[in-house]
Amino acid sequence: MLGAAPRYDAIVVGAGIQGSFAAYHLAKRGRRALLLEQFPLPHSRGSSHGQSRIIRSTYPQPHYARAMPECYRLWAQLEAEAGVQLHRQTGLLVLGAEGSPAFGACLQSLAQHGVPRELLSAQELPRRFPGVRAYGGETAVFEPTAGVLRADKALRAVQDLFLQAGGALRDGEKVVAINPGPVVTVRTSAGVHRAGSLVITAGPWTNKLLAPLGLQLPLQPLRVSVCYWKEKVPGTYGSAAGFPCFLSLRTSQTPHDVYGLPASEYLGMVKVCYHHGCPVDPDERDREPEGSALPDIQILRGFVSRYLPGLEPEPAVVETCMYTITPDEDFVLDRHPQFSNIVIGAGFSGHGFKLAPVVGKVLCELSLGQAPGCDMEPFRIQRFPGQRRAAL
Ligand SMILES: Cc1cc2nc3c(=O)[nH]c(=O)nc-3n(C[C@H](O)[C@H](O)[C@H](O)COP(=O)(O)OP(=O)(O)OC[C@H]3O[C@@H](n4cnc5c(N)ncnc54)[C@H](O)[C@@H]3O)c2cc1C
Ligand SMILES: O=C(O)[C@@H]1CCCC=N1
Repeated sequence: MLGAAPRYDAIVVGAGIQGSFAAYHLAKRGRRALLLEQFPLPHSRGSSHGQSRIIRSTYPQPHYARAMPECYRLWAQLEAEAGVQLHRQTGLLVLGAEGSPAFGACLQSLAQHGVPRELLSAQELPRRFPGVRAYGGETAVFEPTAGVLRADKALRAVQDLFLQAGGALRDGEKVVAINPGPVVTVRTSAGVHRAGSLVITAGPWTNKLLAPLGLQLPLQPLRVSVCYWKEKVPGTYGSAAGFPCFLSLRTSQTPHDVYGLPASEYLGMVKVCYHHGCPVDPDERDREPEGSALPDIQILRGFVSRYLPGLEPEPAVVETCMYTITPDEDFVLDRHPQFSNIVIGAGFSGHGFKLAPVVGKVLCELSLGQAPGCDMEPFRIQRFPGQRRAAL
């Protein structure tokens, strides 16, 4: 088969939200694209499953805040094309210690990007949002345009629109080997495919695919607990009662952010999670982490009893998801340093869902040899000093 013409312009490995959006943008541009997924779809083994994700413009880092208007526009376009409502506006409440650099950076970013906002003192907070108490005397800013994305419906919609645009999707087909070159050859559990370019969006499995390509990135997969907490009085923490999404910035007692979404998945239960987890091998995700109690759940119990007094301080449901974090929590969106037709989208660090329409567009442009319109510096592989390379 040496020298056979490639059947595809691009192959995308991994049908999570990032790979699905990359494939969608390729197909929308008339490219022959193949999207490969190791598990039968839909699945709950990666990072993109579940019913809800927060969408917000409050971002201390300017490169994400700048991308949000286009993200909102592309999400609305996807909703219109699919004829499905994917976004529910609930607002987002950000809690932070007055004068803390992180909270100051959020306020500055909201002002700089002209995002509507409302400042609330610790005293005003429980009057405006009766379910929330600023236990540590925090101040708050409310971003009314933020909300919830219906994650599983969004993933399905983008995959359906990819297929409608002429794309090919093969699930239950794991990529087992990649042979780089002007034509990239991909061997899977079911066959061999060739394309002019390859996009790797394999979430926590990314380094497993990159090792034989001589590259290891500082990506740490984490197993994350997704906790749901029961309302003491039914209805008090639903969006109908005006309860918003919230983000409580890290403190000495909660060394990572805590965030929550109004009750929707389970009747009368609010999703409140810790923005961190335990290191994990994605193929061993279901093995219990070492140690008797999960420290994240202990931290959340304390947070819920102090800040959300209308919830039972014991999680009623605990599910599992995975993050893939980078040292600076910025994404990797770049070409392989040696093989310029292999593009990598990884390290979404637990905050990539809302940005997927723009991430997918950037990955599509890189794979077509085009220069994306945004500043790519924060996303480059070269920002990691002494990046380890495996022998080829
Ligand atoms: C609990 C939780 C809450 C979150 N909350 C938010 C939020 O509120 N807002 C927000 O914006 N973001 C949030 N995120 C982050 C967001 O969900 C992720 O950044 C995003 O889903 C990452 O998508 P992905 O496509 O990179 O990864 P994945 O969804 O993991 O997709 C990678 C895919 O590649 C496939 N794959 C891997 N190896 C192979 C192979 N060899 N062959 C074929 N297929 C392969 C995998 O099976 C998988 O389907 C949250 C994440 C979690 C876990
Ligand atoms: O990205 C988001 O909005 C959520 C909430 C904050 C922590 C990570 N994910």
